[in-house]
Amino acid sequence: MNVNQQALSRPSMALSVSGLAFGFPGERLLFDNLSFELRDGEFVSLLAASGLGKTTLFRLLSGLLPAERGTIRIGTDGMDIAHAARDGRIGYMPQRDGLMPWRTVLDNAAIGLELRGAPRKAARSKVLELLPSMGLAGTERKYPHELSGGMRQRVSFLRSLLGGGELLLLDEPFGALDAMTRASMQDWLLHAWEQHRKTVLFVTHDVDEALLLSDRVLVASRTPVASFRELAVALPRPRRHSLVMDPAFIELKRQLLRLYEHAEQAERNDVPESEAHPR
Ligand SMILES: Nc1ncnc2c1ncn2[C@@H]1O[C@H](COP(=O)(O)OP(=O)(O)OP(=O)(O)O)[C@@H](O)[C@H]1O
Repeated sequence: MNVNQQALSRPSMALSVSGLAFGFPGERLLFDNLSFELRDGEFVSLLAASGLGKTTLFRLLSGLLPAERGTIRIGTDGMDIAHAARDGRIGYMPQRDGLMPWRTVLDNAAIGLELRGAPRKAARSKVLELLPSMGLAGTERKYPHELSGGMRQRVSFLRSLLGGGELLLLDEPFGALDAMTRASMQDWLLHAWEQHRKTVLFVTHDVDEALLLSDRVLVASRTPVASFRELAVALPRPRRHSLVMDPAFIELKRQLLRLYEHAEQAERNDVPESEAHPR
């Protein structure tokens, strides 16, 4: 059974957003009556133009900002976001790695566990155990400035992973990397996700990246975001970067670009969302 089939045969929800509305004070709404769900164990990407509110959505989903209206529920038990955030059920990896420059790799990665109450020694030995599988063997005593951009992102990912959240929010983690490093980080993330199978919501501007990593891609076209258009990515797993050359991948890319173009066209012509969906 592949991962897509597993996700479908496990319909329990990891995230359930209903009727979400939010705008910054004095600004127009970014989200208006937005509803969507992530199934347990799914990898879903969100593809949207800059400034549409992706980072703001992540801040809402991680309980850092309160919604104006609507509900956000986490996990199969449907826990309210405020409680879930307090219980550390959401792992948020921001665009910049956010590592503390005065802490070593070992101590940066261990923070997630320490915040959950693990003794420092136990947290460190867990990190040491996982560093090789993250491609970070031998870096434990290094400081962030001694690492490459890709290595820093891996430490940041490990910290989020060890935070124990069942839902990982990854905000364009590879945006600042060069193309070659980005491709190898995508392979690395695919491998790490196959091992840990967390539910992931991943923000990216990159169509290839969204398709390569995801079970579904959500597309947003205009503010306020009232709904997402959606493309299911029924490509087999495990996947690796070389998949981008596959005819099935190229066909999905065509479909996704068309979905995106229709969305933009609808925005320019101010066509109602319901009429803008491509057939
Ligand atoms: N604290 C804030 N106060 C007021 N407006 C804000 C605040 N934070 C963000 N905004 C505005 O909200 C909108 C959405 O910002 P956000 O950072 O969520 O977009 P984004 O889609 O993540 O952008 P990008 O892809 O460029 O990172 C922008 O117009 C931004 O200027």
